Amino acid sequence: MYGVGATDYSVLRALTAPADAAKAHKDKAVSAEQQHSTGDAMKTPKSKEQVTAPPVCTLSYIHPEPDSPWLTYLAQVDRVLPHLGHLARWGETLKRPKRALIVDVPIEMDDGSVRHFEGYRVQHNLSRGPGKGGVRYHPNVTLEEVMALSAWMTIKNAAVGLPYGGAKGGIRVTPSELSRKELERLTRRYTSEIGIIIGPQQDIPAPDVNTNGQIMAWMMDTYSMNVGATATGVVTGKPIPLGGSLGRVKATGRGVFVTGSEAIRRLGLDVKSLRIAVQGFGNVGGTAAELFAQAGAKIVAVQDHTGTIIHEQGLDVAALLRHVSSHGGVAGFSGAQKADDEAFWGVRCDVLIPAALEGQVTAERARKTTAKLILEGANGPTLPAADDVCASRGILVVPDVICNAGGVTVSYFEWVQDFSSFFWDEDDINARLDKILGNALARIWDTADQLKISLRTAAFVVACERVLQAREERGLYP
Ligand SMILES: NC(=O)C1=CN([C@@H]2O[C@H](COP(=O)(O)OP(=O)(O)OC[C@H]3O[C@@H](n4cnc5c(N)ncnc54)[C@H](O)[C@@H]3O)[C@@H](O)[C@H]2O)C=CC1
Ligand SMILES: O=C(O)CCC(=O)C(=O)O
Repeated sequence: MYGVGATDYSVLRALTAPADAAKAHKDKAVSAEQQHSTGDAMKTPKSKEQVTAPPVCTLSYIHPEPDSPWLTYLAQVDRVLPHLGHLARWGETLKRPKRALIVDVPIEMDDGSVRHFEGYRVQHNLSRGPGKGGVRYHPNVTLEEVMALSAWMTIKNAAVGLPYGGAKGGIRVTPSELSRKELERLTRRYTSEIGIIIGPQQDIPAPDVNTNGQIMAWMMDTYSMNVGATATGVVTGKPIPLGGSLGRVKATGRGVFVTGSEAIRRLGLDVKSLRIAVQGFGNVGGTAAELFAQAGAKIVAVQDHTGTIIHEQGLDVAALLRHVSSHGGVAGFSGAQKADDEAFWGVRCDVLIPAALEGQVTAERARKTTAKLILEGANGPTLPAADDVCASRGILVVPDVICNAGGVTVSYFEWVQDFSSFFWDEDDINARLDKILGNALARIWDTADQLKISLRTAAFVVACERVLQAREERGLYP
């Protein structure tokens, strides 16, 4: 499954190997360091990837703060443009969402009052197919965050070769403050409001932070009532009886495990000897931790919105999953020591899995971590300055747009199964998932080796070529 062509991985190995091995690779390591960039321009030469100017957002309707997800995305685009050849003339396309819908979502609360919530659906790019991407319920959701998340979906879907553009949605809400009935009203009203731009052939939502199969069921039902026919293909991540796919719930975490295992293999590491720290213990982080623990790794630290826990000898992940499911978070778990939140980043580990929110791996935290490998379960967890620190410290980053692509890949399977009304078994789904992710990662890794760039920029090269090629071939005029 992980079979790949003969590739020179010695540069990456040298960047992550102990000092003596790195010395043996001195020449290559020096050249790689030049290519792989660093945050400290005084000590090391500028890399091909390092952009001299901070990214500029030319859109009048958002005013991003420094380190905002949209600026992170723009910085990533600036790093790929020099590698796009003639397609770079279409580069501005990547820096603007095609369509952004802001909706007012009024609902009647259980006490009879009326509250209004801000909702969004952004379609960043539709050149390669319908929009595809999740829906987030979180109090910090903003237009520009959803723009960034939708743009990463464009890149992710193209990097994996799925026939989709990129989209994302969200509501600015603290869902834990709503009753189940209020949550249902919120979801149904939001679905009706964005109903003018979603549809099985237009844009297909799915779960993201704080949304799940039940929310997808309400979305599917609302959309279906509005169009007058059952439209299972309008959302993915649905419960199985409503046209959901086996394997979707665990697919994102499984993808982190599959791509992470391949990176571990290429680095010459043994999973059984690895210590792993995981931030975010929800759908993605919980599943990734479970699979790595089953493979023999020690999960030594977990952080979520309720706190940080550490266990030097390795946590009992199955027990922690049960605790989180009954208590809503890791806080209070009896099988570990409670720790200070910032201590999480300095915990002794080999692999770090950020699987919570954007912007968590700052330059300072990248300097602090002992990890050799970062597996991005979350979208946009690493700031560009932290990417530079990782490169200069020899920390390999498997970027979000391939690492967490397992979820949307099985969403694609769900959509295909819904259209054909023919459902596959779970072994079939997992085998197809592993193959697609393995092939996509191999292509990205080859590109990184050839161009001497990071895996993130390589993933962007593969994806942006596909997106802009489609843009060019379709042309601009009706
Ligand atoms: N659900 C999916 O299929 C996919 C999710 N992702 C990304 O993975 C990440 C996690 O998503 P899910 O696991 O689905 O969400 P979830 O809602 O199941 O879990 C989120 C986790 O993050 C933790 N968290 C929230 N705020 C935090 C904070 N300030 N500090 C530490 N932990 C915090 C929560 O406690 C929870 O454990 C997000 O970035 C999401 O966009 C990416 C691809 C697909
Ligand atoms: O399953 C999907 O369609 C999208 C999942 C998602 O939101 C993501 O990959 O970030």
